[in-house]
Amino acid sequence: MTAAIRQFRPEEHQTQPAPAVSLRGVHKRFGTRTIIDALDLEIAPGEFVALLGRSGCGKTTLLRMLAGLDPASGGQLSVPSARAVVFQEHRLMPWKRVWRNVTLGVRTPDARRRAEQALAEVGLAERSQAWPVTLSGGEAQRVALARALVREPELLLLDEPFAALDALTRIRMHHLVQSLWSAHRPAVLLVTHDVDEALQLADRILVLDNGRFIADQAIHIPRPRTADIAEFRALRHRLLGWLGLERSADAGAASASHRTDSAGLRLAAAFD
Ligand SMILES: Nc1ncnc2c1ncn2[C@@H]1O[C@H](COP(=O)(O)OP(=O)(O)OP(=O)(O)O)[C@@H](O)[C@H]1O
Repeated sequence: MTAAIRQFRPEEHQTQPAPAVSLRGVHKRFGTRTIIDALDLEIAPGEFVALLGRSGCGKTTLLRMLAGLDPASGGQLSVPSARAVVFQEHRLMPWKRVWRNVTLGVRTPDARRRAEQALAEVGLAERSQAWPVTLSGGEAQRVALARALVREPELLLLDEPFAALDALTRIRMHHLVQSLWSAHRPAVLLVTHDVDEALQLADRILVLDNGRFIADQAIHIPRPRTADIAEFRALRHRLLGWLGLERSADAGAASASHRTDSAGLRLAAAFD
């Protein structure tokens, strides 16, 4: 079976808002291995979804199919054409100034103005002329966010964009992503290993295991969310259970900082 990727056509969905993303029976195989197995998924316009799962369960594979970087092996994908991806590494071109990195692939006459505006939104207006090598890790990721933003995406795909950052920078990036999402309201799929990050940011958390979703959890906690909210802690416990990490969570009670378990899942500080 071949995969059908078709562009999203709003006029086909008159009665209720069409989903930003729709997957029906999507498969991905590498050789004889099935990595994504008959997956169904809908993401509503403006919905913030986090995707958790053990290392190697297929999160990036799914994201790359949604980004159009890899074809599905079968099933139907419907995604908006206006989409952008931010990866764990910033992927800036070192020989292009910051603003030129942001406008890469943008061919409109006002590309520079839009780049400057996007850089201002991520707090880097004054670094527009800088070379990427002069940026800190957090600044480079903010440029990567500006580069996504300038495309005015209906779907923003984030593949562990904060994983390589220090804890303080990561917290700042959470606030930034939250405010950019509130201002622009793209649908977001955030791939993360960080259960607390997912709980802080997402409307909904999916857990992938063996190529299938084993949990689809709506998060209704009002924002801003912190780990001292009882519901936050209850959901964390439930998510860690789905991830097979309940014992790790209990064992982490005395931990004072983030740590990573053998499955590659980052467990947040201050378990209770
Ligand atoms: N191009 C490829 N060819 C063959 N196998 C691949 C390819 N890309 C990914 N895989 C395999 O597919 C599986 C899922 O990989 P993927 O990167 O999607 O996992 P992940 O859940 O994102 O992992 P992590 O959390 O460690 O980043 C892995 O076993 C990986 O080795």
